Amino acid sequence: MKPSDPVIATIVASHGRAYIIEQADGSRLTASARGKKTDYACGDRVRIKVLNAEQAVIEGVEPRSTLLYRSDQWREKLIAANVTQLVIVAAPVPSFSEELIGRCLIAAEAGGIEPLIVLNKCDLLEADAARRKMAFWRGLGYRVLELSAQEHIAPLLPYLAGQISVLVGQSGMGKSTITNALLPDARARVKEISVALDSGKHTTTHATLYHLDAQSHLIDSPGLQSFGLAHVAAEDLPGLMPDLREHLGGCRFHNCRHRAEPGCALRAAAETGAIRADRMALLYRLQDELAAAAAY
Ligand SMILES: Nc1nc2c(ncn2[C@@H]2O[C@H](COP(=O)(O)OP(=O)(O)OP(=O)(O)O)[C@@H](O)[C@H]2O)c(=O)[nH]1
Ligand SMILES: [Zn+2]
Repeated sequence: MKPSDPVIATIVASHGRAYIIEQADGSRLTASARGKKTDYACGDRVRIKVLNAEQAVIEGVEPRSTLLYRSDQWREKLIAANVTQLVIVAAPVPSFSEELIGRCLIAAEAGGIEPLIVLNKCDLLEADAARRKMAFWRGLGYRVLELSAQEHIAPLLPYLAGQISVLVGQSGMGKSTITNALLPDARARVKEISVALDSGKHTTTHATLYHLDAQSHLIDSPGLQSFGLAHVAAEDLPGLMPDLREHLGGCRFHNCRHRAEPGCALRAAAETGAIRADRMALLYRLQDELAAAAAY
């Protein structure tokens, strides 16, 4: 290989415009993006030019198999690339939002990422009510794993094997507990990375990739509750919701938005209870959000 040939490395930490990359031999370098281009994400495979023993420049990104976005009100930021699995963490206490689970599942379906729902804190007495709620998602064909991360993390391990997983969930569901159980020295490593990237204080925009073993990886992003859907087309939404998908094709108009149109098969199904009211409400809310974002 000529010294000028590009080397491929993986982004294992991203923090604004600063990155830590890992080369095939496991060695790590800090890297910055050439020019103003900053749209790289943790998990990206990038072409780099090594500058010296500590630093490299990112020249470009290899094709991604998947891409997750973080969204604030109108903007989306890349958060993780090439993940194969989205682990949605819920718990009986504090109560979880079914809408958030619904949104995460749509994003996973849209991104071609396998979702896994983890109901954590199953040791609690309140777990029965949460279990009953989870029956709905199971009925739609999604995998639901009951866990008590504080007591026993082992049941989660086979689900992570061979995957690049990213954890999402509301505050207090137990994401940190899960991460710490899987990676006892994760906190120390985050600190190390912050020092290397000279970030000083922690911010909400960084993500870190950890190796569980040679084939299994976990991307952790503090504060990741949900992520962007703005790249999804509104007309694709019902096809990303299994309970709505089932009725597609039955509407009178091929471009039915399933709102006020006559002969809408989805609304008919909602009236008989075959589609839950909150699921139609989620469809409408997402349609409205996408329209508002497009108009912005
Ligand atoms: N009973 C029980 N409590 C748990 C379990 N896992 C986590 N907890 C508790 O739930 C609380 C929240 O856990 P965290 O791991 O901090 O939750 P988090 O999702 O990382 O929350 P944020 O840091 O706010 O995003 C803590 O008090 C944990 O001790 C569990 O399996 N069983
Ligand atoms: Zn319709």
